[in-house]
Amino acid sequence: MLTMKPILSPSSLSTISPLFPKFLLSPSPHHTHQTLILPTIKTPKFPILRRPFCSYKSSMEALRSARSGEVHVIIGPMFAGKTTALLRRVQSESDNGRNIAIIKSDKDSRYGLDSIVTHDGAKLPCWALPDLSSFRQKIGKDAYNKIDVIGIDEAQFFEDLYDFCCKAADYDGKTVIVAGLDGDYLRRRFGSVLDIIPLADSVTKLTARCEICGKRAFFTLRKTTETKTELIGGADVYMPVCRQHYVNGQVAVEAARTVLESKNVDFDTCIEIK
Ligand SMILES: Nc1ncnc2c1ncn2[C@@H]1O[C@H](COP(=O)(O)OP(=O)(O)O)[C@@H](O)[C@H]1O
Ligand SMILES: Cc1cn([C@H]2C[C@H](O)[C@@H](COP(=O)(O)O)O2)c(=O)[nH]c1=O
Repeated sequence: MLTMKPILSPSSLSTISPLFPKFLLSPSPHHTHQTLILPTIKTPKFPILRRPFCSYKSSMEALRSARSGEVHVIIGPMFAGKTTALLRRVQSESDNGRNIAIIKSDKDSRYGLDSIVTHDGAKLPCWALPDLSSFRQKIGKDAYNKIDVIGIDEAQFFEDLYDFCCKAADYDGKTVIVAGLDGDYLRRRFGSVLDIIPLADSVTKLTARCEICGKRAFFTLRKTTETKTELIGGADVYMPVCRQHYVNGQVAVEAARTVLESKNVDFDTCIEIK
């Protein structure tokens, strides 16, 4: 189980000297108290230039190398452990003294909007946002500048994923760790997740266990006849499957849809797939 750092209440903020900010506050307006964050005295982001008359060019080079960011992408079907891997990596960065923030889409309110939660129940506080571009403004410029690592969960729901990762890593020197579905229930690209592969330092594709045969599962089967791409849900609506059981399952769902349509049944039906 993942552990969390101590909680800081909003009132304690005012006692912290602005010159030596000790913590970054995590954010959620849904928290009854402001939660988390992190360590204190940080290594300067900007290099200290020792030569008094350092040229503009070398200053810029030093500046760039001091703030080099990273993008790491974790993909796979549902239940593959993407959120678990994201939480572990972010927690480990936090343990190493780096300032972290986690963002998830506000579309997924299954476990509330103040935390990201794995299918096993491990969780960390997060910002739930409609888009990534609002993050900097929401958290404030000063707080944003102090963040070293940004975790993004449910990345398939963010249309501005590419621009955000590009800016955060290339220009702001952030380490961005992104977790999301590469494919939807029809195995088509989902949102902009695949678009950020060319930006990435690393890509990890995880697999789950096929719910039917126990083999490695690469795909997510939707068990209902609903056809819209975005449909929030868990094990009630989706199951991870291997290739063979994906194909079989799709045939079963299609057959059910045909029967329901022919009978003019207009409700969402969950298919029993064994
Ligand atoms: N069919 C399955 N295959 C693998 N893990 C499963 C399955 N069903 C439930 N789980 C649980 O889901 C956990 C992964 O949850 P999570 O990290 O939230 O996955 P993701 O973010 O990829 O949907 C696993 O550790 C496991 O305990
Ligand atoms: C396949 C698929 C999934 N979704 C939704 C269902 C869940 O709310 C999330 C995925 O969550 P997880 O952390 O990866 O378990 O995405 C969807 O809207 N459309 C789909 O095709």
